[in-house]
Amino acid sequence: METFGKRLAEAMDKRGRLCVGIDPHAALLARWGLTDDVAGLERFARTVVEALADRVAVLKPQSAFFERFGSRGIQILESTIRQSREAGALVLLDVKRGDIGSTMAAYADAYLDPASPLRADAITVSPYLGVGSLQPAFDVAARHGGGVFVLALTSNPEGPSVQHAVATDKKTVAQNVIDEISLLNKGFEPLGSLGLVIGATIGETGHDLSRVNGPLLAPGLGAQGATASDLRSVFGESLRNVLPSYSREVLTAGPSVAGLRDAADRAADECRAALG
Ligand SMILES: O=C(O)c1cc(=O)[nH]c(=O)n1[C@@H]1O[C@H](COP(=O)(O)O)[C@@H](O)[C@H]1O
Repeated sequence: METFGKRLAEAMDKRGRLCVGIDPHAALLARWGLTDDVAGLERFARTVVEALADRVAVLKPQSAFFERFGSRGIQILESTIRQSREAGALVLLDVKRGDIGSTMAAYADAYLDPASPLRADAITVSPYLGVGSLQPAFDVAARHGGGVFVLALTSNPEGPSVQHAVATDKKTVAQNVIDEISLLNKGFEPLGSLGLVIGATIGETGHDLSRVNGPLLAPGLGAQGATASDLRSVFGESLRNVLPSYSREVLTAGPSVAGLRDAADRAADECRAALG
């Protein structure tokens, strides 16, 4: 079985380095002329999958926008994941889970076990119950060739109050998260299967990413104000592992399939130029 790190490296080589979020905000449904209900959600998600699943490396459905509609929304999430994977995209399910170890194992089974209807290729998780509490998710992911992206330095302005806090070992909380994940990714070729989430909005923070040996998801591009040219100052020498991620910037180009493809192509071109 191939690891997620290997599958992601291959997808980025073949399809280019781009992740597009599927975030069906109420405002976007309205902008697309869709109703704010399950039918609108389904049309939105189907359109994004039709436009992009056969060309971008990674699609990232944001679970909250599906959960908003209860069990019928979850059914649409299940089919969105399945159809995206069938069309060849890797699916990173953005659920930002994080709990004590035994509960974390159940979350991981829900999202990474091939027997689950919600099975994705990778998920986002929050490390603020301690990186060690996420170990069951890392184990489930490894067993099934899945990936886990751990929040480290998030794109929102509130993040630094926690993430830049200095721990008893004199390192920041974020640097401890980065170092623990670096250790777990050590030795994997071409890339470890544990990623970090580092917002493209954060500027130069002095955090050391040089030993991560895993993918660095960079949200915050477009709607939150960061541009592809900011990637260099945020990631420095670690640019080669960056996976840029856009949601609204691309999604506002819908509902036209051609419009979505053009917007994704534009984002990919800008990132290619910035990442080298
Ligand atoms: O994990 C994420 O994807 C994430 C982490 C982070 O630090 N910042 C962040 O914006 N995100 C997600 O990335 C998406 C950003 O959407 P746009 O601002 O529309 O591009 C949303 O789904 C956020 O939940």
